[in-house]
Formats: sequence, C-alpha cells, structure tokens
Amino acid sequence: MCIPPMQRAHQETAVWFAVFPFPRIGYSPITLIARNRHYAPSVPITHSASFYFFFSFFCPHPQRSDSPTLPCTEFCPLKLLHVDLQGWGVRAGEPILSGTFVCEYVGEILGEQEANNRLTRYGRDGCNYMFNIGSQINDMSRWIEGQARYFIDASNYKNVSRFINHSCSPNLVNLQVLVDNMDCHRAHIGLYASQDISVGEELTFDYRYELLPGQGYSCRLMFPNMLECNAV
Ligand SMILES: C[S@@+](CC[C@H](N)C(=O)[O-])C[C@H]1O[C@@H](n2cnc3c(N)ncnc32)[C@H](O)[C@@H]1O
Repeated sequence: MCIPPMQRAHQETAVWFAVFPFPRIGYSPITLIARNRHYAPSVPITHSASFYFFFSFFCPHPQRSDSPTLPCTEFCPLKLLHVDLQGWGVRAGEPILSGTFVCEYVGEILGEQEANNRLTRYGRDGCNYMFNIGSQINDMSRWIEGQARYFIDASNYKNVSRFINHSCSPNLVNLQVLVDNMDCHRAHIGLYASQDISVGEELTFDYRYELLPGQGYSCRLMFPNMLECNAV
C-alpha cells in the first residue's frame, strides 16, 4: 500500500496556479494552462527573471478516519532563481513551516523502458527532469516488492517543482499521495517541508536514494558532465 491513502476531497476543486512577476525585473508574463491534469505555462520560460510562484494544490483528505492527514497549504509562494553551478533552483518566497505541502512533482508518467529511452536521449549525466518513483524506497519504505516502477518526466512541464535541486541534506521530503484512486502507479508526488524553511532558503530534496557506488549526484557540486538545464 502506498502511504498515505488519500483521495481528492472534492473532484470539482480546481487547482489554482498563477505566476506573479517579481517586481523590478523584466519578465515575460506566463499564463498557466491545465494539461492532462497538470498545470504548466502555455509558453516556455525563456528569460532569466525571477518569479514568485503562487499555487495551491487540492488538499488531500484522508480516505479513512484512521489515515494520517497530510498537512496542506493554500498558497505556497516560491521563487525561481538561477543558482550558480546548478542552473535553476527554487527558493522560499516566505517562511515555510515544517510539514507544509510545498508543491507536486508533475510530469508525464512513464514506464521503465520509455524512461530509459528518454534518459539515454537526454544524456544520463546531464540535466534531466526525471523522477524515479521506484528509487525512493528509503523514504517510501512501504514500496511493494516487485511493484512495477514508474517515472515522472517533467521535461515538458513548466511546473515549478522541476526546478528543485538535489541536496544530501534536503529541506523537502517527497511522499506518494493517492488522489483519484488507489492505484499506486498513479500516485502523485507531493513535496513537503521536512523542517522549517526561512525566506530565501533554497528548496531541495534528495534525488539519490537508490544509487550504485560511484553513480548519482554530488551533494552541492557541479556534475562533471553537467549541462545547465535551459528552462525551456
Ligand atoms: C530537476 S532538475 C533541477 C533544476 C535544474 N537546476 C534546472 O536548471 O532546471 C535536475 C538537474 O539539475 C541539476 N542539479 C540538481 N541538483 C544539483 C546539484 N546538487 N548539483 C549539481 N547539479 C544539480 C542537474 O543537472 C540535474 O539533472
């Protein structure tokens, strides 16, 4: 069973996601559209301005009264910034309390084969936006043995979550949240604050749970072959 079993409180509850320009910096306005239940800008982000991302997420309610309730927030202001060596990164636009829902990792859901094909195409050592659910077993210790893996590829989605960098001492933790049904293969990935986060602090989560020795991400260092991700 995925943790914790959740369902959307009200199917009709619209997800509201808007972007406001950071004052004093030139920007191209971004409008956001719903695409496959995911929310993405209708135009690529091609500029280097900073933005505040304000968004809300449907608040998942426990399916049973004995299920744990995940905390959830109405608006979580985030700021997209260019971080030295790591390309884009996300900072807190205001203090975020431990346990607060921050954002969902949104993208296309892929099986292992398609994910591998794409990773080969993107270049495994370069910048990519692939979230490997099966590799998150340390956090999601209830991952079922033998359960088919799936991946979330955020390459074609401009949701702010894909700009969150990796750290070995992260301030976010990712949880599987079941929303529309009880199929673990359709779990949403919610990123939650694992500690109190101050304004301006960079948000990070740990990408590297299931790595072979010698593979994976450095904690804060540039990868040898890292290509800066273009936010397009
Ligand atoms: C999900 S994206 C994160 C946003 C990315 N920085 C960008 O500019 O779009 C993942 C990619 O960011 C880079 N990255 C993330 N965390 C990093 C770190 N701690 N050190 C170096 N590069 C990192 C890597 O290129 C990685 O493939």
